[in-house]
Amino acid sequence: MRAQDSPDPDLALVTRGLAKRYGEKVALAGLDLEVPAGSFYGVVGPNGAGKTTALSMATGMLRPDAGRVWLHGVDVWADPLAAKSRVGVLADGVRTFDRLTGAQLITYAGLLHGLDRAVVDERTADLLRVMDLEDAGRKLVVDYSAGMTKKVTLAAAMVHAPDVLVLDEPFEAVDPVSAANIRDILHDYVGRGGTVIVSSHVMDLVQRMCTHVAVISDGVLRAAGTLEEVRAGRDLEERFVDLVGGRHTGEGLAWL
Ligand SMILES: Nc1ncnc2c1ncn2[C@@H]1O[C@H](COP(=O)(O)OP(=O)(O)OP(=O)(O)O)[C@@H](O)[C@H]1O
Repeated sequence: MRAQDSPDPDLALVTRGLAKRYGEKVALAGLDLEVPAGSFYGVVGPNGAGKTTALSMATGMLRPDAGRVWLHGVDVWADPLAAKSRVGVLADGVRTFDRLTGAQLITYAGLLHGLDRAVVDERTADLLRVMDLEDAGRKLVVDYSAGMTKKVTLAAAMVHAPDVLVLDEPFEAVDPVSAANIRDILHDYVGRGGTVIVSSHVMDLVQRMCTHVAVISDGVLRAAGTLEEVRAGRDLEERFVDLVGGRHTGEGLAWL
């Protein structure tokens, strides 16, 4: 491997020229991103911008048409097993094994990662407790609410103590108390050196939570850097609208 092929392993995630099209539709047009280790990195963009596509390719779940991805210096598509042991993924809208109980789902994820049964049992109990799912742990996931499902799949993504957590819309459908608890857990995790990459539509949340932000629209990276760099002295929501456009100033629904 040439020197320039191997990015700094201190960078949690590096993508170079990551591209994907679905038929005629260019979902991502060559994404170059660098996520420093220990950052809380927000990926924002309008509906259909390419966020889920980018995060799926970055975590080895969707094969790129072009480009490369490294997680802590490990080439995700050349060495998927090594890469996947270092990352925990909360995918958006992907079906889970919902005929398991919450406890079984987390246990199953831990065992798949090759952890010891005793370690998995201890971590499962801890995760159910911090996610407020202790009682629900004995119920089938198919009977969970949307927010409970989000929490249990987040727990399953964390059980192997990965270096990087990639979370697509982790707070969607989650109640405010649970969301605050999850934010605390993620902040502690970042404080201990972990990296969180999170996609969200909620600018206020991103502004309060993240150290870094990338703005994507129409499959193109519009801005990336520290929160302060991207905000450029403005409110993130205003900057976002400036960068991606799309506000309708003409007539609305006069008939309504
Ligand atoms: N499997 C697919 N087949 C065809 N087109 C797809 C597929 N997945 C995504 N797309 C298209 O690719 C583009 C990017 O979609 P993507 O889901 O990555 O956006 P997103 O930024 O995550 O959107 P949202 O915020 O609404 O979740 C969209 O135009 C979408 O319609």
